[in-house]
Amino acid sequence: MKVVKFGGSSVASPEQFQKVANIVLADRKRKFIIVSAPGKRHDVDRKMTDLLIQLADSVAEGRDDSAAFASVMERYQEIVTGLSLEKLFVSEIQRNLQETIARYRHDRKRLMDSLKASGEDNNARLMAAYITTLGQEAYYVSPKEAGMVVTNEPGNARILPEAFERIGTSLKNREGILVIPGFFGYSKEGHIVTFPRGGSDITGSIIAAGVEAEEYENFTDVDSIYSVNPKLVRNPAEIKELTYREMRELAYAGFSVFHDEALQPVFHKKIPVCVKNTNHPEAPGTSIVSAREPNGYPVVGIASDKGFCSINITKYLMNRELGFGRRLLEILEDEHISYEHTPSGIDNISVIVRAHQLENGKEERILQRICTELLVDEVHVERNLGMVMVVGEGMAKTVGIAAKAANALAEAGINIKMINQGSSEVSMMFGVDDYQVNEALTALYHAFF
Ligand SMILES: Nc1ncnc2c1ncn2[C@@H]1O[C@H](COP(=O)(O)OP(=O)(O)O)[C@@H](O)[C@H]1O
Ligand SMILES: N[C@@H](CC(=O)OP(=O)(O)O)C(=O)O
Repeated sequence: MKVVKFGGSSVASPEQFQKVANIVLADRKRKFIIVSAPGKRHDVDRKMTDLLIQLADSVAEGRDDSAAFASVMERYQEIVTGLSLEKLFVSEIQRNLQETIARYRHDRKRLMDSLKASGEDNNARLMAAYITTLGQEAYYVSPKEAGMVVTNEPGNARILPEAFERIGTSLKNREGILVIPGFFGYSKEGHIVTFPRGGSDITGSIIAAGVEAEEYENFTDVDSIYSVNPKLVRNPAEIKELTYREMRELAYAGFSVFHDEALQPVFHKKIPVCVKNTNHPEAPGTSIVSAREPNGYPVVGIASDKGFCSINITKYLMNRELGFGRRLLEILEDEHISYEHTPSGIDNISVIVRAHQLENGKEERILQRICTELLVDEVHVERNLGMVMVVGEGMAKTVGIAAKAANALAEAGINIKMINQGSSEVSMMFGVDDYQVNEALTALYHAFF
């Protein structure tokens, strides 16, 4: 049996619902269906999740929420009317939203999570109802009933280990097509808790692992995963196959097409993933697998991301000071800062973090602590950094990858601010100024493809 996830763009309108139903009904193995909230119908549209966040903010801040509420309801109205579903659905959704608002008006985090989750929840109910109207047995299954138990961290849920067994027990032997909302689970205390943004991919992967699916199909709005983001480089090469490790690196570094946290559950159970296009389901898509045959190209993809900064620290004889690195990272841990990379020299070390983590006075406090607790010679924060990541299993066995990349960047007039390569040698990271990230990506793409 397959688990099939449809992203926001695949369930954005009545027409998209029809395509989804055709895809589901075309293969009897497609039994477990995960849906996102309605996404963008066109480039300047807004995602349901963003509308719901706006609604939650208006309520929490005591502002007039009627416009936000109306924008949310319009999207459901369009789907219900366009698919000729019972009008009752619209009034039920409206009543549920009003009840959620009334219940959590004074608890901003719960209000936010409950409203965000309602986007996927209502869409799953509508999808199950629509498939039923086509004469197929289909049921909505709530994440609670499915056994999705998660940590109690609003907006940042992580699955609990016992969930996998619970999911298997509650879903494996059920009849019909089961439609499950993505993006959220329930804490042990019974609260709705959402995953990070884009988290319906995570739900799909967890359900696939729980029911031990033969495949996890992830339907989106592109024919395949491309070797660079198609919004940044025109007509990039399609990737036919890539490994979990390669996908993890690329997703982390900016390939938003598949959530980087969604790989672990399927990787664990060695369930293959196939990314396909709802608007062009005949295209073969991209397979994500445990291992692949070398295809002559050491690099499979190049990803980029912006919004980093580097805490640069210098101290004479740092290399001789036992525990320096540990104490530095402990300061960051105390301040709830997670780090991305730590390139270092003999007397210096840099810690790369996402810049938003240093807001609200944290930067000053951390610099102060590093000075006074570690007695360093110098510490400063370098802002506006971007990262470009070159990824491929074949890189470890190929001579000259770094030279080729450095040469391409030099020819494009781009100054490399740092280089980092992990011991797995599946990726190489180049730190450049934010404003040169897209140029760097293009230069590297043309060097390797
Ligand atoms: N390397 C890549 N290959 C394909 N798509 C990519 C890549 N990097 C970024 N994307 C973007 O990911 C989008 C699909 O992901 P997402 O917007 O989350 O879709 P969905 O609505 O299905 O959840 C594509 O439209 C594309 O713009
Ligand atoms: N709707 C949620 C979760 C999600 O996965 O959406 P999408 O499939 O549209 O990326 C979000 O926008 O974050």
